[in-house]
Amino acid sequence: MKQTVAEQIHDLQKKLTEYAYAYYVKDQPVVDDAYYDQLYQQLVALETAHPEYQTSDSPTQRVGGVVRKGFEKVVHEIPLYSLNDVFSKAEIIAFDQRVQKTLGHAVSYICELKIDGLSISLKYENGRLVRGATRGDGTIGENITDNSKTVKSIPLTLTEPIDIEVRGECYMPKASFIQLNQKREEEGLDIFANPRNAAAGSIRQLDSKVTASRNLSTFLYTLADFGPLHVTNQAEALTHLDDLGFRTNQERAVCSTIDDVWAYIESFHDKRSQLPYEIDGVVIKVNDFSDQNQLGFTVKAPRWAVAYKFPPEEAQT
Ligand SMILES: NC(=O)c1cnc(N)c2cc(Br)sc12
Repeated sequence: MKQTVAEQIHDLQKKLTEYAYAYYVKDQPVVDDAYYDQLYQQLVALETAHPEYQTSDSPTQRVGGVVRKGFEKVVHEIPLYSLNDVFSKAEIIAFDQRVQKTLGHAVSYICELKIDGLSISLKYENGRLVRGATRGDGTIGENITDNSKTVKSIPLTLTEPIDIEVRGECYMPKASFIQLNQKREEEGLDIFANPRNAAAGSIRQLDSKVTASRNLSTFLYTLADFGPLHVTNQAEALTHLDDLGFRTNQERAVCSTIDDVWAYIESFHDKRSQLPYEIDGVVIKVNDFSDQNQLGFTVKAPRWAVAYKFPPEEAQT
């Protein structure tokens, strides 16, 4: 039986959302670009002819159209923390000894790559993206909701209709950075010094069409407001982020000893230049959340995590 217009639109929205998830979140394209674009144009035509069926979470609603004079301020109810940096194995051992002394027992750590981008916070209500914000000073950030919607790896709708807030890094892949600077050089524009500056300049664009053109991506890594989720450790939290539809970094590893942590760090000293995104270190966190709560925070940073920093990579070619 012939589909109604509403059914056709819903079917296209569902297909395009699934295809975009596979491509931008899982890095596993299921259709080629030409077929995706063909369906996308069909959906734009149908939604334009029948706006009553256009929903705010349709894939067509990501494209920037807003040009702002500035960014509204956002207060982070749950402040974004910063990390204490360490630069040697000896400092990591000292960190582990402080942790064990405070807790009175040994712990497992989770190692995650430290992405060289711009920290963002994403707020969802009933599973819908309602706010995107920059870190700012950790307490006051900028409202970049329009620009966040143009970042294809940021889900407009989660797989569960829940209220949560998550944090992560918005970054520009190395290949996109090189392409962007080549284009800017041809146009006689200043080039960006590194992918981090390019990502920051792109997500903080007043014209969200420009943001949409910059091929930004994300890795989410913190459940700030867990909402209804019951999670006991960071490894589980990352699995929940995956299940909800977020893009997380798959290089993470749970390590039961500092020697395993150091082996992970050394392995990425070598692999770092092969990654399609820039990293500036490894974040080492106590994995268990009850241990994290017991360790708490200093004025600016958690006592349950440190950032091991790599030496700066050679200059951008
Ligand atoms: N995986 C993580 O926790 C992580 C990754 N990349 C980063 N730039 C940061 C910064 C903080 Br603060 S945490 C973190």
